[in-house]
Amino acid sequence: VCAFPIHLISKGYISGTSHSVSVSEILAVRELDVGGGTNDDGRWQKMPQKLTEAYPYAFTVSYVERARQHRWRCSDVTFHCSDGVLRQQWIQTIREQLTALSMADRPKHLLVYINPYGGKQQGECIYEQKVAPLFACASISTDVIVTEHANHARDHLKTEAELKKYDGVVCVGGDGMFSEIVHGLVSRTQRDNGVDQNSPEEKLVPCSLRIGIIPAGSTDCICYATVGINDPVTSALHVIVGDSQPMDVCSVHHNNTFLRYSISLLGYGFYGDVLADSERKRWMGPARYDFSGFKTFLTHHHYEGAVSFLPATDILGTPRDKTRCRAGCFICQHDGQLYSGDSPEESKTAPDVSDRVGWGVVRGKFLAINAASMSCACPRSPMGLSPAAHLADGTTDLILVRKCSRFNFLRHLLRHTSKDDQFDMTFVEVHRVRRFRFTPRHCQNDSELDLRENGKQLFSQICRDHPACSCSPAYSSWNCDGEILPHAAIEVGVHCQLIKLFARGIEEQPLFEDLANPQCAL
Ligand SMILES: Nc1ncnc2c1ncn2[C@@H]1O[C@H](COP(=O)(O)OP(=O)(O)OP(=O)(O)O)[C@@H](O)[C@H]1O
Ligand SMILES: CCCCCCCCCCCCC/C=C/[C@@H](O)[C@H](CO)NC(=O)CCCCC
Ligand SMILES: [Ca+2]
Repeated sequence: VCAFPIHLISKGYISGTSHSVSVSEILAVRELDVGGGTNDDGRWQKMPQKLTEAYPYAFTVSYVERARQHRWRCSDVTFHCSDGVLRQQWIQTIREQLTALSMADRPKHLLVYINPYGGKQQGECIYEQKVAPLFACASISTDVIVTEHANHARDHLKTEAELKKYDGVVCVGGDGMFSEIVHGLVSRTQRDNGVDQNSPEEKLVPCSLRIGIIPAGSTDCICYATVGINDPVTSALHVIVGDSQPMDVCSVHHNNTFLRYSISLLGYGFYGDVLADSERKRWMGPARYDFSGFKTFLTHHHYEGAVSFLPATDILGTPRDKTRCRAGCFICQHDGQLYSGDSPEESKTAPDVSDRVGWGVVRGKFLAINAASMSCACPRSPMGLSPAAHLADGTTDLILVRKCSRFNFLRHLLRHTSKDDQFDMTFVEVHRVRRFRFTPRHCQNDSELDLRENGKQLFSQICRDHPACSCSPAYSSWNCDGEILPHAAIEVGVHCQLIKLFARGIEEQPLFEDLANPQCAL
């Protein structure tokens, strides 16, 4: 950055080496009042007296510094020089560059929703203490709404919010809060464009506003899998630098009626039962999932049904790949398609080969049926439910876990916490698909019983027939990104890159190793 008599003081050290920061990762620049000994935000600067006398003009650049485990931090670097005009030239030049970035990618005005009750109920505190000061430093203005009830954010976005005013929407909360934002934005976009969400075959219109997630929930799986860590400061910095990560969204229908969208996990059987049980224990906070997970594991229920699916055959990548979806992922840049990239013209005209390939059907008794549209990495499972899944390839990984012994199921579950392959087991199969349907065995096609009412009756009837039995209920529930669906028979389709996040995908770790050294010369 500096070739002139400007000396670098960083964290109190005078460095003889040069220090360069990519402009795209500068947050702000401001004059420093050397005489006063403090900078704009009042923090004390350690400066040797001799230096301040020789170089009385200074300015401070705030920039992104990488720390451990994908964490980003805001660092300051202060430059000193003897000439006030030179200092102004530097400040002006950097500001011009930042303005150019704002015109392109960086948000200037954001709509923020805070869930005060998510996770450990720290949402407001996290936002005020960790995020708002960074937004202010980067000159981002905000309209903040603290939600007053569930679906407040969703309904506000759907009907009231003046979206034209904003460059993005930020939610402070967990996966459930993010899901509200997605439902609000996607529904609003379809309505504004005259698209009927109830038609399962309908092509949905992508949302133009990006979404930022400041993690303050229990699982924070979307944040973890798109940034690499559930850390509020890191996420705020990704918003400020204007990152953009497209993401697939699944639409879920029952009998040609729209139910919900899913971005991470659709899980029937094990994950549905864990969620149903844990919802009754919200008071336990994030620990409810461990409690209900253990209980559900011991219960060991299986469910009968048929899964039919449309395999994604014309794609790059499989669920058993060793490569992972990372920042700048080649597969996601090409929408997961084999034909795009090398030959864009061919891709535009190539027929959708998958339409010609038939649907597969698997019938049986399942402990779990999971569809992971992304890895679903989270602190509980750092590689996720489907470690090789892609954020934006237009597919979901359908994982079928057949009935097996408790011991084998435990082995399967434990592999989610290590690098071992959870799919390399005889009772597990995984397919990368574009669409799928599930029909529970007891379902009478179109006249499926209402789960909440008649499902309970069916279960108690079966168990009355077998007193002291260990037989499973006829139905489980679908866990759709942490929400219970009201029907077991569903049809699911993936919409490639329907939304965008203020994220860039998980960065490869070695990048951090080089940049983390404060003395490094670039
Ligand atoms: N003011 C509110 N009062 C009650 N519920 C709310 C409020 N605002 C949002 N919600 C609902 O709270 C639910 C849970 O919120 P959130 O996702 O933030 O936390 P969590 O469930 O602890 O985390 P995770 O979804 O990561 O497991 C969401 O489904 C959301 O609809
Ligand atoms: C005996 C040891 C077994 C260890 C097994 C660990 C396996 C963990 C896999 C975790 C997958 C999480 C998928 C994320 C789902 C989210 O959309 C959803 C909303 O936040 N969370 C849950 O449903 C919460 C679901 C929590 C399940 C535990
Ligand atoms: Ca995907």
